[in-house]
Order: sequence, then C-alpha cells, then structure tokens
Amino acid sequence: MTGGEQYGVADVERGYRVGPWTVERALGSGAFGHVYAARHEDAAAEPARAALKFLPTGTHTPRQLRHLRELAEREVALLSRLRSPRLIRMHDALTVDDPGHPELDGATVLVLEEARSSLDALLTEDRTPRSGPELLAQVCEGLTQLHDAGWVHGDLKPGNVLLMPDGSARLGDFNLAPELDGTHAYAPAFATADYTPPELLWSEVGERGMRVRQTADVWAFGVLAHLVLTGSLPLPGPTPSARRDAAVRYARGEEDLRLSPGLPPLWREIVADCLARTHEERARYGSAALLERVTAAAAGRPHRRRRAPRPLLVATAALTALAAAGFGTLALLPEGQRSGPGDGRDAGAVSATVTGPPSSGRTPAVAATGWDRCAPASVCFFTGRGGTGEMCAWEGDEFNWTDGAVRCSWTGSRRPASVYNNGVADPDGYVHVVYYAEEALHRRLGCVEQGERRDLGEGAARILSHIWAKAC
Ligand SMILES: Nc1ncnc2c1ncn2[C@@H]1O[C@H](COP(=O)(O)OP(=O)(O)OP(=O)(O)O)[C@@H](O)[C@H]1O
Repeated sequence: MTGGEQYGVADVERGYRVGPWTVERALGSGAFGHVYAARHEDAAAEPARAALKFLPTGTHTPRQLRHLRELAEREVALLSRLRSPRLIRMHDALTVDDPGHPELDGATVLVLEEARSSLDALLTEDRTPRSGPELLAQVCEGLTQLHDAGWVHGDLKPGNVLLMPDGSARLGDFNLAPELDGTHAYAPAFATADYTPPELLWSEVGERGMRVRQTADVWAFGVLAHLVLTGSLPLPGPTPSARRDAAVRYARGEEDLRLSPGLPPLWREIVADCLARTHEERARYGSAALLERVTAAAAGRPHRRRRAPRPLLVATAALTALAAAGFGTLALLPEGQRSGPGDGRDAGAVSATVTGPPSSGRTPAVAATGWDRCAPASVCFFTGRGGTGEMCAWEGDEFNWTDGAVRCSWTGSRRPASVYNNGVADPDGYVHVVYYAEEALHRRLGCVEQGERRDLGEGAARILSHIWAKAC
C-alpha cells in the first residue's frame, strides 16, 4: 500500500476485505476519498456488488482529523436519511478495524450502489454528448430532491454526477453537503472554484464553516449545463484562477456574461438565470421551477410559462358559434373574407386570435381589420404588409409553426410580410418575440419588441418558429 493524497486514505489493494466485502479494483478517487468496486462474500446477497468509498482517517494533525471526521459524518448523515431516486444510495457504513494497517485502521467505508462511470468520464470521451440534455434534467431532479429535503449539495460538478448501468444520472459525493439551518447551511470551505458562485468566492469562513445557500447549487448547475451543452465553461480564462477573477468582475457588473453561441436557444435563458449575478436573482427560481424549465428544454420544447390568462374557452366557444353559423375559421383568411365550415384550416391559431378578452372592449374579429385582428397577449404574423392578408397568431408557448397545437398553415408556401407583437405585461418579463428561419428555434432572423408593428421587408425569409423572450 502506498500513501494517498493530502487528505486521501492509503490505496487499498485488490482482495482487501472490509466486513463481507472484497475489493476488486479502483473506480476513482477525489480530494477526500478513494472508491473501489467490491463484491459481497455471498454471491446471492442483495446487493452482491457495491462501490466502497474509503474516507480518510489516521495520519493527520488533530485539526485535520476533526475536519475529516466531519466530512465522513456529513456524508453518512445525508445518505442514511435521504433516499431519492436521483441520489446515489448507501447500503451500509462500516469502520475498518485493522490495527495491522494503521493508515486504514478506523477509516469510514461507505457501501454505495455501484455506478458504471461518471459524467466527468463521459465528457472526456465526448465533449457534448447527445444524452446531455436528458442527463441535465436528471441532475436537476436530484438537486430538487436534495433541496426539498432541506440540504445543499455544495460540490456539484461532473465528477459528482454518477452514471448508472442504464445510463441514467444520480448525484453522488455528499461530504460537503450541509443541511439547512433556516435559510443557510454551513459547509467546509472546499467547493470547486469553477462551480462556486461569486458571492462565495470572497465569503468569510466562520467558526461553523462557510455560509452557503441552495442558490449555490443553482449556479453550479448553470456551469455544468453550459459545459455539457457546449463543451466549454461559461466564464473565460485559461486557468481556474483566471476564471475566478472573471466571475468576480462579472458579479461586480464590470463584465457581462458571454454565453457560448453554441448554447442551444432553449437553454440560453435557463443557463443565464442560473448564472445570475446575485443570490437574490437566482433565488427567484426555486429548484422546482428550475426543474420544470429544464425538463421542458430537455424534451425540446420551451417551458410553458404562465402567461396572462385569456378566455380561450370563450374564444373557442365564440368561434364554434361562428363556424356553426357558417363563418368558418377566420384568422387564416385574407382580411375581411370568410370561408365555409370544414375547410380544413387551422382552428388552433384561430382560437387564439379572433376574440379578444371581453374586458378589452374590442369588437369581434369579424369586424376587425389589419393589425387590429391581433388580440392582446398575442404575436401575429401576416402575409401582407401593414398587417394585411392572412394572419397566424399565437399567445401561448407553442413555438414551431408546422406542428403542435397551434399551426400556421400558409407558412409552407408563403413568407410573412409583417408582424405585430401585441404582447401584454408578463410576470416573468417574457414580452418580446424572437423569430427563427427553422423549426425548434434554429437560425435566428430577428426580434419584435412588445407593442411593435413592423413590415418585414421584401426579402423576409420563411419563419418556422418563434419564442417569447425577456430581451430582444
Ligand atoms: N458509487 C460509485 N460508483 C462508482 N464510482 C464511484 C462511486 N462513487 C464515486 N465514484 C468514483 O470515484 C470518484 C471520487 O468519488 P467522490 O467524488 O465521491 O470522492 P471525493 O473524494 O469526495 O471527491 P471530491 O474531490 O469530488 O470531493 C468519482 O469521481 C467517481 O469516478
């Protein structure tokens, strides 16, 4: 056996026995522990295999010893109290009783379910894995489970995201994870610089440790998401200390955050919100809200924000009555014209278009012309200039023009010639509209601000998707 790293335990040889477990091979090591694959002496035992994490003890100064004991206790406390699908499970915690090996004697050994690999290893093979979005959703689920139970992870990074034999992700490594005490928790000052939020980079470490909050994990998740989706860290600089300085300049408002252009549009606002400058800004999104947004982005659809409610039922009912009376679907028709019922045109766009809220005092769309056909809270695109011709309108979060509940049937053959953003105030500030030449928000063409009416020019390209945005 040889000595470990600064805080590590001694390396453990193949065949070493702890309780019923026999060490087979090394799986990985971190700043504090070495992890080994092991098999149970009873092949029929459940589980028959496990990962043994040896946490250090032994040859350290009393201060280091106390500190190391705390790390082990923290991880055991969390793992024995929390059982959630996205957190790695602990089957048992053992203590090595081996006076013949003083460097191991007394070490705490966590008997964990065995992962196949880690996100760190996956990113070494493939900088932007196809499974990235799905893994991020699972990581976010793990964080939410941890946060809901009142803990902070405190060291979220690729090495601490474990990949199971079925390819799914679970969070591991909880020796820095503190339990909340009110709004804060106290952790040892040992987080990884690239994943540490700016406010903790200059935070003081008191008697009880560093005061951390769950928004520290939200920042770390933003860094992780940027890395997994683009292959690069969000803050510039060739070394961790250069990136830490960049984080400080950013937090002071001296620099803007420049996210990689390779970051998919659906993820940009999520990552930007996770990497908001201050704890307060990040706290606006609890982890449950973050999970909703991340799950939607991982599924390739924008998050359905709660936009100002509109009486869609009323609109639809009014439309049904109009259709029954022979007026047909109106919004897709040239201005001022009607079609017969059952002409196969898109009713989804109509229901969001023809009828304004009763409180708006607008006349029904049958009488409306031009821009006025565009109901409040909607964005409307027209085949003619100045809001003339056929119109497609959306008020919700449907973003593809050729699939989903609201479709624009003429977009295959014609380009929009004008647009009106009749957006209303939105609690989250999503009032502008960015539009794209391709489905799924690819190839940005332009942006129309709240209240803006505009001709799109002769050469306007086809538009196939759009999204409500906080800024143009
Ligand atoms: N349950 C497990 N199954 C398989 N491999 C594991 C398991 N737990 C940890 N590992 C591997 O061992 C490495 C180190 O584990 P872990 O991160 O828990 O140790 P640590 O010393 O606390 O690390 P850190 O430096 O992140 O604090 C991980 O990156 C992973 O590769």
